[in-house]
Amino acid sequence: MAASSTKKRKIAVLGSRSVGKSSLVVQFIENHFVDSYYPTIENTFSKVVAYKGVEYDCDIIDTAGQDEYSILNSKHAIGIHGYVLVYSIASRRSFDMVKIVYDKIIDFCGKNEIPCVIVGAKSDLQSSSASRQVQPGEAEELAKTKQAAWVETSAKNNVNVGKVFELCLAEIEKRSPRSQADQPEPGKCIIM
Ligand SMILES: Nc1nc2c(ncn2[C@@H]2O[C@H](COP(=O)(O)OP(=O)(O)OP(=O)(O)O)[C@@H](O)[C@H]2O)c(=O)[nH]1
Repeated sequence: MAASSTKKRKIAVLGSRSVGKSSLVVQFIENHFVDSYYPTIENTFSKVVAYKGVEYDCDIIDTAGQDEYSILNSKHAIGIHGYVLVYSIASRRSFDMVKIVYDKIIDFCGKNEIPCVIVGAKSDLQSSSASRQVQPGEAEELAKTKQAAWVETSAKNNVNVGKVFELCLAEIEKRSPRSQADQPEPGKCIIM
């Protein structure tokens, strides 16, 4: 059971259909790879994650795949601390979808930026050069313009899967009022 000092965090995983959202989450929570494809309606998983000496009780919401016409479900914006936006490195269309979903969240939340990790999934497919449709450089560039983190993963080979959620917690904490208050201005002292 989570300790009382554990921080509760809600993370939503969004992106086009079949990019590997569920596989990423299942690999993170259950440590195995799902080879078959079952379209998700919605699943919430829980896991306690220790990061930088703090325990985070994370609810991870694996959503149904979105397309250009999907309306952002308010459940995926209200009460959400951080976002994992997934594309497949083998699908340019899914990369374009990340920008669309990002803008929908920004519009819904009425903020300039959100705690977010952009994830290039299925990195194992890069071994066949014909499969890669999104270059790391352009994805990194997109992440920079959105003040988001970026990482490529392979749920199949369990590469960078845990890192996604660590980066997401880092993006959340960076913006949390408490952690900003924890950073004293240079030259100033804190009275305890
Ligand atoms: N090669 C490879 N295939 C993957 C990887 N991750 C997922 N897949 C495959 O891609 C297909 C879709 O994966 P899902 O995880 O179900 O995709 P999803 O984004 O959750 O799909 P929706 O529920 O429709 O939104 C499945 O056949 C997976 O086995 C990966 O890292 N590498």
